[in-house]
Amino acid sequence: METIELDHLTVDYRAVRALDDVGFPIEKGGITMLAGPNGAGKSTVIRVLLGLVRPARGRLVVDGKPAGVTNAWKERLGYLPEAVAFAENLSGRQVLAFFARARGVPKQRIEVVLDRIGLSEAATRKVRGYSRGMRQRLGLGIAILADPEFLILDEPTGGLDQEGLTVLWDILREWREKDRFVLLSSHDLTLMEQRVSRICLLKQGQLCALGTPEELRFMTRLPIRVKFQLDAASEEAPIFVDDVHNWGQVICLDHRDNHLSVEIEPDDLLSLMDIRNRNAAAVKRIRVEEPGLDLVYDSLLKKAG
Ligand SMILES: Nc1ncnc2c1ncn2[C@@H]1O[C@H](COP(=O)(O)OP(=O)(O)OP(=O)(O)O)[C@@H](O)[C@H]1O
Repeated sequence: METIELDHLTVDYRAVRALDDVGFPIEKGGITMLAGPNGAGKSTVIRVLLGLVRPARGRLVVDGKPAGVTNAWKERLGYLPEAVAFAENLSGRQVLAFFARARGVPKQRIEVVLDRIGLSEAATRKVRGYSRGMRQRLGLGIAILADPEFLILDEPTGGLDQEGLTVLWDILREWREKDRFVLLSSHDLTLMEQRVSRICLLKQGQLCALGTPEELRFMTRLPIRVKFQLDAASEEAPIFVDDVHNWGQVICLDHRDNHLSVEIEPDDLLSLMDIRNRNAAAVKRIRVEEPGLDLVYDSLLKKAG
């Protein structure tokens, strides 16, 4: 598979329009994230890909051609549902063995996956005694069992502790490195910011933004914060502080001891650096803080109305 695209999807659940003309590509070798508030339509996108709901309009397009959700398509998928549930009286290994049989996966793969999800030692314990994080890891194990070309993860961070998150990040890295497809939905923007390559932001069934985290940040034009550590011994330090004070483009300024923190429009960064360059000896260190993805998300949703 070289390309996967969702083309103008409209999905209705009786009177409820869950998706309204939503289309976007799922990046090969990247991680596409579905974001948006409750009820935005994230799970519905996933349900279309799994063949659980049929769109009223629009289609799945694979390698440039309209494609049905056939058995051959489903065999290419690995899926982690939002709420994982297992037969409680089976062990972790037995659960994986059950799914391995169903998917025709060789037995040896079960041990590889148990190791990958960090459950080798707990493999003989009944799922009944598993913690929420262990269950989530087992769900991830089922998703990667058949080494799928396309991994679909609905809220994968749910219940994971730091060790579980490391398992998840390793899996995501592996899928990127193998140049495969990953689509995940998450409410955890701060956690996901460094991991996802493209974000598809939905609101009330409509696509309200699509792009890399950087592109989305650029769209919002939210202020950035620049922090200067001043050199107290430099005669230029008070001149630099005065120059910034008098500059007129500052949204917010905080000057305490040897620290000057300035909030500005992103476009004003170069002018601020010019002021700094005129007083180069005044500054020991500079840090630019961009708004987090959570703020970008709030801003884009507000703009969408
Ligand atoms: N089986 C259903 N019958 C009727 N309406 C439904 C059904 N499933 C979802 N909906 C509605 O469709 C819309 C989209 O729901 P969906 O579950 O796709 O949202 P979501 O973004 O995944 O939400 P969440 O973040 O809460 O999981 C919502 O208005 C929801 O109430």
